[in-house]
Amino acid sequence: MDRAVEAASDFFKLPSETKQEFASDDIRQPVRYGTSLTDGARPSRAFLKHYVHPLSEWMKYWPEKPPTYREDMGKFSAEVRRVALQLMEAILEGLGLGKHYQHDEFERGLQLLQVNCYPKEPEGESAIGLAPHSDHGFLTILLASCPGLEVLDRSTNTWRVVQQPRHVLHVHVGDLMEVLSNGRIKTVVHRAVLNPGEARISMASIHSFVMHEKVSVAKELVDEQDPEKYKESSFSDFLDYVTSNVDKKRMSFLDSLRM
Ligand SMILES: O=C(O)CCC(=O)C(=O)O
Ligand SMILES: [Fe+2]
Repeated sequence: MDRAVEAASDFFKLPSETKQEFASDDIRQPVRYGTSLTDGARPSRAFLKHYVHPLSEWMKYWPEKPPTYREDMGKFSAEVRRVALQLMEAILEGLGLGKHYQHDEFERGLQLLQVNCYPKEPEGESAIGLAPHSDHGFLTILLASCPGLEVLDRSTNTWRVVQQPRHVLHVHVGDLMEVLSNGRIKTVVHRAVLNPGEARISMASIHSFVMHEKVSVAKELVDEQDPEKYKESSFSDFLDYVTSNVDKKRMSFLDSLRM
């Protein structure tokens, strides 16, 4: 974990020209670097997003600088994937679907890594690093170098600060889990705030099915009292939605799937 955080941090310290080689507006690129402005004029976040699984297919596109990046991030990602698959089996079992439910689809599923670098919070300003959202996949496993994550408490509609002890991974449920479980497990709305004391690195590993594989409500969880609540969709449908001109502030991708 430490080596992965260090590799990420070293990447963001590279000269701007080196990082810009990965800049693209095309969200289907296998590796993408960018910065975002949330409310001020200064960027509140820099990110590097890339595909991870299978490593043999994607690692060749990853940054070669810092020289530790591929090896350290590759090891971290493979371990995180193992954790995600095990957790997924336990959740499927808990839903009464059996731990091998859609086993092959999960095994060959997509893993995306979103590496974020947030600046230190400017003095006297309170700033949002990453605006409220839910993640697309079934599960997100997140590692961060210091606090900054907040989750929305649905019962009170208030933000809760999430502690960040060293070497603790957070697990979020994403939109696809809500779909598959027919709404029994709800996606987690979260955001990142800037930390006044220090700059922050976070790495979110997102797990879903391959590009064109549809995720639908488990038929076992549908009956007369509990009709199917969501339409099926694939990761590709999600990318199409994100690049469409629908007003995404008013309707999230998950909202667009509700029946
Ligand atoms: O930086 C964080 O704590 C959250 C990151 C996140 O939500 C994401 O990358 O999707
Ligand atoms: Fe997220």
